[in-house]
Amino acid sequence: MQKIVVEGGRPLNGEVQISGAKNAVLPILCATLLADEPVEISNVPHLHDVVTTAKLLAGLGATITIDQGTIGTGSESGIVVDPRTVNSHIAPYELVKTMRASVLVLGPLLAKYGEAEVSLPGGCAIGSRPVDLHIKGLQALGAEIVVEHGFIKAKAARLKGARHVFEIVSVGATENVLMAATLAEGTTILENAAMEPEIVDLAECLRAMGAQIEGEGTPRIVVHGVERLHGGRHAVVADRIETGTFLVAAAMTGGRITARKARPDTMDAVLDKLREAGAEITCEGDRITLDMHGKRPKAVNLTTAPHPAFPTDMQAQFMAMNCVAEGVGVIKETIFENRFMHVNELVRLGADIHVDGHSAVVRGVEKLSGAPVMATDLRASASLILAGLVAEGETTIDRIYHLDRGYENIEEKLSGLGAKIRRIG
Ligand SMILES: CC(=O)N[C@H]1[C@@H](OP(=O)(O)OP(=O)(O)OC[C@H]2O[C@@H](n3ccc(=O)[nH]c3=O)[C@H](O)[C@@H]2O)O[C@H](CO)[C@@H](O)[C@@H]1O
Ligand SMILES: C=C(OP(=O)(O)O)C(=O)O
Repeated sequence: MQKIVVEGGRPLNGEVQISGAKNAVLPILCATLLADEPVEISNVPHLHDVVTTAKLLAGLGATITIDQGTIGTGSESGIVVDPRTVNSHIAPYELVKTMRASVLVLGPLLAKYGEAEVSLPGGCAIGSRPVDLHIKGLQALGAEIVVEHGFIKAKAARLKGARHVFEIVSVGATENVLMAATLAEGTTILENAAMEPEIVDLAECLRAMGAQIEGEGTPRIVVHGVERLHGGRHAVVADRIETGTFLVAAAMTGGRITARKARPDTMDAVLDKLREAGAEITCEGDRITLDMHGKRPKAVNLTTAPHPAFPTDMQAQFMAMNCVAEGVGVIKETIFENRFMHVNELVRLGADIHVDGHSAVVRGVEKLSGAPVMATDLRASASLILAGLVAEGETTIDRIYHLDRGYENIEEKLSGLGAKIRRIG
């Protein structure tokens, strides 16, 4: 099994190009199922989850063309999905269990073909992750849904627009119901919708395919259903979590980096916390420069919550920063019940962290010391790499397949910034 080895002690310096967002490209790929013609998606990151989604769509019969490196320059690539060949409406357990985003084919299949069978995604390391809100939202549009033998089985002659209030803010449920509503008869009003930039990006892609949507990025999304969606082109929004991960890496190492092709306007909460930690941050167009002027970061308190508040997907990385910061920081996780699995591994590197329910109290230490550690989930993996960048000696991170789900070429990108990091095995 592959591992990543990091040698700590070098401040990061230089420029890094940000990839398209994992959490935007996956729903967008699922949305292509709604169209009557090929849809071309560019700025697609090279990620394992993208490969899994392409396999899922191909398994449904869609024709997928992957166009690596020919759109634009650098690591960009494009995917063209031709949904005209779709001949199955079943998303099997084997694929859904490896990637929760697979559940996002439910809304599109149901709206376009009148039926869908999607395996229940089940729990995952960071928490239980139910899908009841997806089901309730689709039922509000008139779908008949039963859950049996581990599958969500949905049917509808044609979905009908309705007003639906989400009980709690859910990114995935908002995406599923938004996609389904584009082909429903009449108008759908979604209240208490998630406002994440990835939802805005999905809405922009749907609009490029002919959907009529207003209000994305606010808690009230209005969708006027149309008869059909045509083909279209869309470039995936920059990954704000990847951007944040590199900025935290620079802050922890006392470095100075510029993230290129980023979207600073999607990152207010993260940039504010980095400023609070003592970083000087300058945003110019799609470039974000962070300069620590060689200083040690100051510990920050934070609470994860739906956008525009602090994102749960940046919690582990900020925890790593607090481990070596000056002072004490309290981190509160409100989205997932079990998203502190990196704590024990950070403690193995010498961190001082005490977990009490949904809060972790992190006392900054002068230094961490390298050790073998194990990645438990995607952002936990990133936090261990960040800790390795400042730990004395070598940190070897096992189970990095989690990392490859969501970070494109992370070791090449960090090496380009001066880190000593390599993949072995
Ligand atoms: C609001 C939020 O920050 N969502 C995060 C969540 O999205 P993801 O779409 O995976 O999760 P949701 O936004 O749906 O979950 C938000 C909350 O709602 C609950 N829930 C969700 C669906 C459902 O049917 N029933 C239910 O009870 C979840 O358990 C959770 O406590 O994980 C992603 C991966 O880490 C992040 O990128 C998203 O930012
Ligand atoms: C946990 C994450 O992703 P997923 O919802 O695909 O598991 C993430 O992006 O941090």
